[in-house]
Amino acid sequence: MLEMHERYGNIVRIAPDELAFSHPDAWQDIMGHQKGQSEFSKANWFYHPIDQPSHVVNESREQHGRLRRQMAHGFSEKAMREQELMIRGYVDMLLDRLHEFCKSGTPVILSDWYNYTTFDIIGDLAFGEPFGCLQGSNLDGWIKGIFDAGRLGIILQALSFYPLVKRTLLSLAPASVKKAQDKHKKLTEQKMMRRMDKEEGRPDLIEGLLRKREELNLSIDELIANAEILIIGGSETTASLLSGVTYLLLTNLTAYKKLKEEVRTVFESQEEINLISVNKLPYMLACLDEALRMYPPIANGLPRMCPEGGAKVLGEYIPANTYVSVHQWALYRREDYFKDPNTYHPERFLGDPLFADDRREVLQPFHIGPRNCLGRNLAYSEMRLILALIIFNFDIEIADEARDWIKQRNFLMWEKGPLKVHLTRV
Ligand code: HEM
Repeated sequence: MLEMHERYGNIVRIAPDELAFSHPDAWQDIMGHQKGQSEFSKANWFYHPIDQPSHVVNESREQHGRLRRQMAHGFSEKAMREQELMIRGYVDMLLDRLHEFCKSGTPVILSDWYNYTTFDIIGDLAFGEPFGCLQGSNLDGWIKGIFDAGRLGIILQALSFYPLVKRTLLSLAPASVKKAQDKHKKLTEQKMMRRMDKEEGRPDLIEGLLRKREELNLSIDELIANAEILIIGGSETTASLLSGVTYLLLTNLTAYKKLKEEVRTVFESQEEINLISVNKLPYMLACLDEALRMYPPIANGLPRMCPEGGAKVLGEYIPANTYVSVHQWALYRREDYFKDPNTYHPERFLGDPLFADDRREVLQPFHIGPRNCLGRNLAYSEMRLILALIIFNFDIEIADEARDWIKQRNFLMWEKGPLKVHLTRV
């Protein structure tokens, strides 16, 4: 995508009815609140590859608005303050486990441990119980089921362009696939039932929906679909970014040294580090933003469809039903928008005159508009808390075999290899 935009410009036709846009204004034109014209809907082939219960990410506009309003309670400042103790408990467990590696001198696959932590946190927030990943040092079978379904979903998205092949392949799926799906469904229903049995008013992300379940006319399958999308959207993304920022720091030692100095000067003990006090770390925030630019967790374009009557994007008339998208990774690597785009420079977010011409508004890793990320604040808080505590507790060195870690394939999410590091207690 980067090569194509560099060669053909800000708008590239990537299929007969699909356009890719690469310009700061494309965000507003495609995803922003639209005045006097209908919104771009989410592309059906991508968001509904098979007939399954809908959730907040792929619901139609009206029901989406209702779900989002209810779910927003769980993402408020107040809710986050109430969630902090729980989140901190899992982060402390992560630190304990990493200290054990330090004692034994064994290298650590930090990318796995970030995943275990964000999965346990989101499990508690979406289903009222962790997955036990930190305890068991592995991904629980239920999560593996979700990943397998995700990979299958991507194949089904591609097959949407060949409906006959898709129908045939689906009808030929072996009985074992169906059996695994049924088992997964049963486990998920049991999880949801246990959550529904818990006390009313639990400050988590699903409570808002449970409270208005009847009014919203939500079946158990729809509740589950929403909880599952929270798990996928709220764990792999944050864990990817934490792995990405760690890799970028360990391969850019000047930035890593500055960050260590900041964290260890601002705080004298780890008890001082919390969701509020991490605001005192501007360099760390710049490190995270620069990692979001170089390694955006959602790297590819998520397609929208041009509304009835067509619409203007970047001043061009786009006919109705054209698929359009913004491909983040390619956008953020363009020299037109960022100086020295392939090098990690947190300073570009701190007013360094060297980067005065950067178009920082290009960076929208959480998207904008009515369907932007609901979990943005939670994601930043989690990432800042975890990174600050890791930097405070450990000196980290990248293992030789992980030096090329960032060269990865991407299937909606990054195919992360093991980020192996050596930890030393500070
Ligand atoms: C670095 C971490 C994250 C990134 C980069 C990210 C990015 C995004 C993006 C790009 C979207 C728009 C998807 C679309 O247009 O189809 C989105 C939606 C969403 N995200 Fe995140 N996300 C992150 C973390 C989280 C977390 C921690 C949660 C909390 C559980 C979360 C919950 C959601 C929800 C509920 C939506 C759907 C919002 C709606 O449609 O109204 N995200 N996210």
